[in-house]
Amino acid sequence: MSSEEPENIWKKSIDVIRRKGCGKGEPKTLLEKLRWVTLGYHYDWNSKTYSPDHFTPFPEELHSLSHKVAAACGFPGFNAEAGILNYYRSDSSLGIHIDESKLDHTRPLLSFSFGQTAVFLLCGTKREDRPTAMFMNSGDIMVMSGPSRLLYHAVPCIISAPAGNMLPPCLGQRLETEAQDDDIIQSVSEEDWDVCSWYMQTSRVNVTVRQVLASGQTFPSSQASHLSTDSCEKSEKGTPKNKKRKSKPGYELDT
Ligand SMILES: O=C(O)CCC(=O)C(=O)O
Ligand SMILES: [Fe+2]
Repeated sequence: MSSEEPENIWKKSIDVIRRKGCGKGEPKTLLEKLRWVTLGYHYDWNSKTYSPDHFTPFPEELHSLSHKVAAACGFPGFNAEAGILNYYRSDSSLGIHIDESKLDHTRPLLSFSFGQTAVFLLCGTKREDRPTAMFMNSGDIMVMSGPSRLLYHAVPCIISAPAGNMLPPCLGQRLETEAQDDDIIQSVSEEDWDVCSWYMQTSRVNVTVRQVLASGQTFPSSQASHLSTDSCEKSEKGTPKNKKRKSKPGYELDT
């Protein structure tokens, strides 16, 4: 595990990126090493639980977007309570797993993808079931609900776009419109956008949003909800396969 502190990853990375342009051979910044972040009820990769004691407010904009998307898909009243952001570099993958919860499965799991394309394998209720492979492109939203909520799935590889064609048009340029108070999308400075755009040319960001508790449900008094994710493995080329995700911070070891 890296000894670097995970706070202020953006601030600690952007100056370095702007200065050196992250050429080959340069030490990686925290932003480039980042592999995942948890939101809301933070998932503990070691105990495989969510805890009411390990919670930070869920981002308002993502909550609102998730509520709207879920409602449009026939799930009114969706309450986004936990999120996992997965940051994929060109050699990243995510091992086969199921997003299982002992608390509530009736609510959908929403998945938003940005940047480079991934191959997504949707398997069955058993990990050895024959998978269906699909591309997950930038801007795609996947809703896992009903029986599909508990299917095994994996991301075996990222398919990086050829140079010169690395970003879809909507990610290639900064939004210049004046943001309204109730806008989900807020404006960003040109300098920050340059770094985002540079990062997304070689990365994929996936955000999964989950409702942890059914309406009216509370965490069991024994505490931990014992939500368990079965074998959530993430590996990089050159690291051992089946390496499990550790608890925060969300970096992979440099190999
Ligand atoms: O990156 C993806 O598309 C899938 C992410 C995922 O399965 C998860 O975070 O549980
Ligand atoms: Fe998953």
